[in-house]
Amino acid sequence: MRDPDGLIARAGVRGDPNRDQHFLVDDRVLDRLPTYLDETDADTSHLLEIGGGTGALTDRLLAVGDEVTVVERDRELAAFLREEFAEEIDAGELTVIEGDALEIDLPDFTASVSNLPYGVSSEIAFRLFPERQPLVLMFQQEFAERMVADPGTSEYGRLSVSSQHYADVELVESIPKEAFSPPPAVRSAVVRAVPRDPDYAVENEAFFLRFVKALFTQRRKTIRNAIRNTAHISGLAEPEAVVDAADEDVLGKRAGAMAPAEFAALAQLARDVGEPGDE
Ligand SMILES: C[S@@+](CC[C@H](N)C(=O)[O-])C[C@H]1O[C@@H](n2cnc3c(N)ncnc32)[C@H](O)[C@@H]1O
Repeated sequence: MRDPDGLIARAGVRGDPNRDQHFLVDDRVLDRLPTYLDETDADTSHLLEIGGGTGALTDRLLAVGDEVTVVERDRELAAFLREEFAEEIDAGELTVIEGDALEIDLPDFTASVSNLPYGVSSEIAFRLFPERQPLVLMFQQEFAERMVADPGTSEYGRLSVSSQHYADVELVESIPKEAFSPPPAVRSAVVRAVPRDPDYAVENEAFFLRFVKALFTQRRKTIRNAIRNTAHISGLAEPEAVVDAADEDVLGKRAGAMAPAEFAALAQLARDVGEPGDE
């Protein structure tokens, strides 16, 4: 395996925190990341890495995947990756895409392992989730905790519901700052996300996510009042019809106590009777 410090030295760069560049330099962490795919039934024929940096993780992914695609926005780093991994590129094992992971067309990957750029980690995760492939992603610790939080905890919120709607999410490891160069301001955590077919139906995902977002803006209010107070966000023309049709049990709860399946059932009802308008 290539030595992470050697890669940084050859690239002649210093990670720039203003550009979300914190390179992993701890070999043990780097070695472990791809192994988190082992317990999923991930197909490793085409691995995607978002934010290649100097290629320390890319190198590990090449050892387990038949084919790897790495996306890197920084021009200098993308050029370095092409030079450093010229042999693997020639052999058809690696593709380097210079571009913004939020804008490019994603390839048809079978799993992703990525140390995400923190500034846009949420946006990238929610680009990857709908692809419904196993993911092993590094986030800031606090963000990861909110993703995996259970109903009834203070961390549970819109992020938890939307993540858990797409996948069974699990925080598999916390990573100290010293594992990176330069060290980020806060700890990091690795989340494994295994796609799930929800045991409930969501006919319109965009409305479901918007409705959940709306109700969590009033997390201290009962669902009854939250439905009424957030019609301008959810787009419901007839919030009162939803209140009339919903179960008393649900109306008396607060958003923080509602499981994803309960939100889904309520969203379905809201679509049926609440006239959500354009979706
Ligand atoms: C946290 S570093 C991880 C680097 C490397 N994978 C590692 O673990 O050492 C994130 C990388 O993402 C790149 N990056 C930042 N924003 C990006 C974006 N919008 N699209 C693609 N890459 C981005 C940065 O230049 C940086 O190299």
